[in-house]
Amino acid sequence: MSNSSSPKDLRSPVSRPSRQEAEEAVRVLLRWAGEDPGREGLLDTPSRVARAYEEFFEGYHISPEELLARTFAEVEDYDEIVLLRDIRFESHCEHHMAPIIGRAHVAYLPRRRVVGISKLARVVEAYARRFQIQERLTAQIANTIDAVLEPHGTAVILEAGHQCMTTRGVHRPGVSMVTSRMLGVFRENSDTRRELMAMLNRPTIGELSA
Ligand SMILES: Nc1nc2c(ncn2[C@@H]2O[C@H](COP(=O)(O)OP(=O)(O)OP(=O)(O)O)[C@@H](O)[C@H]2O)c(=O)[nH]1
Ligand SMILES: [Zn+2]
Repeated sequence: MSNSSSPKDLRSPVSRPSRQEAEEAVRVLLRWAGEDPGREGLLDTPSRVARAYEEFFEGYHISPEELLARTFAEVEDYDEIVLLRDIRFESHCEHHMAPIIGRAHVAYLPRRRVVGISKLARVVEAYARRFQIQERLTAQIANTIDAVLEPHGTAVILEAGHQCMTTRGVHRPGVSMVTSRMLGVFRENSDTRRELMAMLNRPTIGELSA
């Protein structure tokens, strides 16, 4: 594979096992759970799991900073909050490798330049598709937007259910974890923070058209 077409590898500098080794690890786990990896229904499972991992953890190949590289300046000095809310995300907890499924709300107060809104959702995805704890995921999203766009402020709020708490361990379905990271004016100015909360509490498009 040529360098130009291979995806950028942004993982920590640990040696990556081969695909064959990854598939063997799945067979070991199947045996450990009490299964026979040789039975017909499980024969293709190791390769399916490897493919699923490529999808779940695609974020290690994506540079969130690069996603925010293109900005637009012709915005007539728009200087109010931009909020993208209810961005669904799927992640995996680094303690149990169990799914974390939730919604992110991402806001910033631009300084001269704005970014394409889909890029905010892509930044959420780039960090979510890694092994995470919710606090770090929240901070990484906010810190990156703040560092790259240099806005007046950045705010990120995440609400999520952790399957490590619902399907195992303490078994508490319906519990959600809420985390936030407020930077710049959102941290310093309570009026700006209140304005953001008011925007978040407005009816959604679905509710308006219902
Ligand atoms: N702060 C934080 N904790 C998390 C997150 N995801 C999972 N956890 C918690 O991480 C903790 C790990 O605790 P341990 O005692 O080491 O692991 P455990 O014995 O499997 O714990 P239980 O889940 O209580 O059975 C648990 O309390 C989880 O609920 C997260 O995103 N943030
Ligand atoms: Zn967990």
